[in-house]
Amino acid sequence: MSIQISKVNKHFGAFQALNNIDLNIQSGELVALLGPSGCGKTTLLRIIAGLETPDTGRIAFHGEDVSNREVRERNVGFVFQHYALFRHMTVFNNVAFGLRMKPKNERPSEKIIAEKVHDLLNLVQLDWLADRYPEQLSGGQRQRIALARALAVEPKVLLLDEPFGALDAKVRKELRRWLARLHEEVHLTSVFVTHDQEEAMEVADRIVVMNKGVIEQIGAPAEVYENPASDFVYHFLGDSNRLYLDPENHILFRPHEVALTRQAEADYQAAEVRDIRPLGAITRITLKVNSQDEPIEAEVIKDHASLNGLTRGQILYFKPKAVTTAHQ
Ligand SMILES: Nc1ncnc2c1ncn2[C@@H]1O[C@H](COP(=O)(O)OP(=O)(O)OP(=O)(O)O)[C@@H](O)[C@H]1O
Repeated sequence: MSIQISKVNKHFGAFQALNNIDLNIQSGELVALLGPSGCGKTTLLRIIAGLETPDTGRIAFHGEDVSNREVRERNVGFVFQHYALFRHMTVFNNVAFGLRMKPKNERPSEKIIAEKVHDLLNLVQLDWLADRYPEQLSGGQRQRIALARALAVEPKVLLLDEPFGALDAKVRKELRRWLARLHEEVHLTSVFVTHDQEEAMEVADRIVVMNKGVIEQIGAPAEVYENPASDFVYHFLGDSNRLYLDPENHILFRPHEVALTRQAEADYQAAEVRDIRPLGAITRITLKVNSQDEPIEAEVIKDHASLNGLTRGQILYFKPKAVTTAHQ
């Protein structure tokens, strides 16, 4: 099921939350809506779902205008950050709920429901928890059950709003890899809201970068990372350094795009070492150049020659290896 969003505008009072949004999502694609808090991601997701009405513009599913259709009729599945499972129901009954609520003529038999629920629990790899209650599950397990519940009614579109937002960093990482694999298997058109660029890069087929109610760029993860359309996109997609050439002009480069040496060399600039942070396979060094207050961060492999015996206060020489010139 493809989704076409055309010229969507949305105000809340005088505030424009979405400004002329155009976006086409292909059938089976997993698209991330990425942007800072308040940029309009959730509003756009709610408009796709039918939970919110746009002021102007149109939403079509597979070419068919659904703008006037209610949530129920759109056949979308949801997983939200705090979308609580029913506490008084077992995991099995939570997943079965949507099927049992179907109108009588569409409702499968209890035998078919049981088969389906077990298939879904196997899909999210939690069949062994079928008889537990939500409070007996970890946060990550709950979100996987919420996903199984959303999938039970065979939605045509899956909408996820920061589904792993409340979980700790390690579980988040595991779950997003798991979600990417699940999507490979199921291939359901899915839209995923996140403010975490790493999450978007790792999970999505395409990323829609949003800022203040507009789309800044749409592209595959590597595309938006390598060819950012604006300074905003560049900064939002990863750590970045700004080095001023003069008060009006600066260049941008990422911490891993810095060459370091201990001896002065042509094209290298001197800087004082302010901090040395071992981060596993890489080490991050914070440098201070005389010409600006903003520090420069460099990331090199942990056994890089320039780090040998390095201490704070010493002088290092650096050179940006790949430079993205300022866009706007
Ligand atoms: N019902 C509402 N009434 C008034 N303002 C609203 C309403 N819903 C959202 N807004 C405003 O619209 C803007 C966009 O909100 P939205 O929830 O879409 O942002 P978001 O990008 O999802 O942010 P976050 O990552 O913080 O959830 C925000 O400034 C928000 O305060």
